[in-house]
Amino acid sequence: MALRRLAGQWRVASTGLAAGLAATGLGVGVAYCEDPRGPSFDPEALERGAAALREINKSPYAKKVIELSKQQEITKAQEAKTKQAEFEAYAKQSQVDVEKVRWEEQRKMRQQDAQTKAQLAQYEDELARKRAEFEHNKQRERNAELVQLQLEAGRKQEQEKLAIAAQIEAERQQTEKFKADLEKQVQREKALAEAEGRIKENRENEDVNRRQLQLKLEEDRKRLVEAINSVFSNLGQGAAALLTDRDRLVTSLFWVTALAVGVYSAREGTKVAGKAAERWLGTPKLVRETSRRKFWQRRGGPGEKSIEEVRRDFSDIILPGQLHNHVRALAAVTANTKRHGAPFRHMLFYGPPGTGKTMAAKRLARTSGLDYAIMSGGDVAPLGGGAVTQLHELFDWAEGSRKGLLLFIDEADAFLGQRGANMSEGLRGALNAVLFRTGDQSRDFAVVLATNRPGDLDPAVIDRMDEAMEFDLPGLAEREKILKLYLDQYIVKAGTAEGGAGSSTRIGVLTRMGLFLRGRKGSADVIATRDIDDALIQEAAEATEGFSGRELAKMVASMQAAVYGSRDAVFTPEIMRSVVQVKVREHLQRQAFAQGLHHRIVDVHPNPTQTPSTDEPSRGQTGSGSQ
Ligand SMILES: Nc1ncnc2c1ncn2[C@@H]1O[C@H](COP(=O)(O)OP(=O)(O)OP(=O)(O)O)[C@@H](O)[C@H]1O
Repeated sequence: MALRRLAGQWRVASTGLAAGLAATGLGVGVAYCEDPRGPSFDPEALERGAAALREINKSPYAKKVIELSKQQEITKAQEAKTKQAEFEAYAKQSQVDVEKVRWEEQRKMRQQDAQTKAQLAQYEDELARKRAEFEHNKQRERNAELVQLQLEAGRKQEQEKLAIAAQIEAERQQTEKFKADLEKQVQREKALAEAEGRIKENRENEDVNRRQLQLKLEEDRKRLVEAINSVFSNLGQGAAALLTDRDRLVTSLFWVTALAVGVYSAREGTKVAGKAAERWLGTPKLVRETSRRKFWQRRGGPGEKSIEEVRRDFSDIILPGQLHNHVRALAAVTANTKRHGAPFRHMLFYGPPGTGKTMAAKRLARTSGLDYAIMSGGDVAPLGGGAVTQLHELFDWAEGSRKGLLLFIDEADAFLGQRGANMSEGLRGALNAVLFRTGDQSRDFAVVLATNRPGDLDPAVIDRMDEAMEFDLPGLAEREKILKLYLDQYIVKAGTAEGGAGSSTRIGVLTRMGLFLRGRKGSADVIATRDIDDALIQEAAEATEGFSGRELAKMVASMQAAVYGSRDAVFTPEIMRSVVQVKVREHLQRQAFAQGLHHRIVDVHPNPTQTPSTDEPSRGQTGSGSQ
């Protein structure tokens, strides 16, 4: 009891002391009066505390009370610490929760962001697609307009061309008519003058002529009467003698019969001999072109050729180096073959059209001193069953050649294709005839087959070929050389007597001068050239990739025609470029047709006078047509 009271007093004392101290030292929280002028010191609490202390001091349990009180305070302090720890743990947990919530919020935000971005991208994509579609439609419209414009331009040019052609035709007809009228008038006047002269002459000699005519008629009459008289008297005497003499009658009958038989045999014999002669001396029907002359036209054979001559012979055939050397070497080999009486070698030339196969074969024959004959495989099929006879005639004729003959068979695949069930009897016979005649090595003829499709040939035919050479489309360097060759022939030498091979180097020299003017007074066909140089020729060669030698030759011939069609007949870079442009378009169109793409390539000619529609060279062309 006493302890409890002491404890109560201790509490009072400690509270009072604390309040008093607080009021004196820090003085705001515990002891303050409610004076509106501010906090003031309250001594009562301190006094109460002091009184309580005094009372405690007096008690015998004072120490214990203090100990107890200390214990209580420690316990409280520990409780407070525990609470603080709990509170801190709670605070940390709350912090973790807050972090969790914040992280969750951020995740949601990010998700939302991503979603928004995806929507935005989709929207932008949609917009881009719509924009592209819009632009595409616009472009299509523009293209359609362009095509329309080009079509109209093409139509206009066609009309202009037609109008010019019609005008030229009308002028030509007018000139022709004028010429014909003039000729008619001259003829009439000439005839009139002649008739008048004759009439005058007759009139003057009328008496003399009449007398001469009368005399002649009188003489003729007398001769006739005498002849009739003598024939009848002879016949009468002969008939009387025959009828009286039996032997003479029999002999006469014998001779008359012998005469009739003789006449008949002579007639038939001549026919047979003619046929035989034609067979040996004439040219077989299958031969389209030959250098072999009839026997009465033959002169001495060509002498041996020097290397320089052989090189010159081949200088206008532009082939890649290796092939060129091969063909030249073959020419030399063939020439030696004939000289030494060795068998000839048969050859196969294959490659795209217009790459110089025929040209090389002819040159090979010429250089090696052989005759040549050209036939086309396409001519065999229409002969049907007669093809075999014709082919045997051809080979007989070839064997009759004194110099040896190079038989060039163009389009060989047309009748020497692989044997199959659908091959006609005629073609099968023709193939067999060729196989039979070429089965053994020949000392009289060499066969050169040319084809664009070597794969179609019968294996037995290929087996008979000793050499096979591929003639490919010309590369850039070859195209440049071919262009120079034909520019030299068709432009530089146009209208002059010069021409032929061996001059291709000249254009190089001339064009390096940059400006070359060539002109002969009085010769309308001579062409002047301006600013045509190597760079321009190279440009044309680059633009004409895929062209064959034939296409290039024709292109240059078109340039010549364009120059002649122009007002001042000067060959300029503009004319050259415009013709190249047109020819490249035509080439592409041909290729498209070949591939079955029948689309129209709109052709816009910058100047109708510079874009000749014909492929053939016009007046003044100096190239050799047979090549
Ligand atoms: N390599 C070339 N060098 C010079 N000119 C060439 C060349 N190739 C072709 N040509 C020109 O093309 C023309 C036709 O050539 P050629 O008749 O020799 O061709 P091809 O290969 O026999 O053609 P195809 O297979 O159509 O019969 C020649 O006359 C010549 O003008």
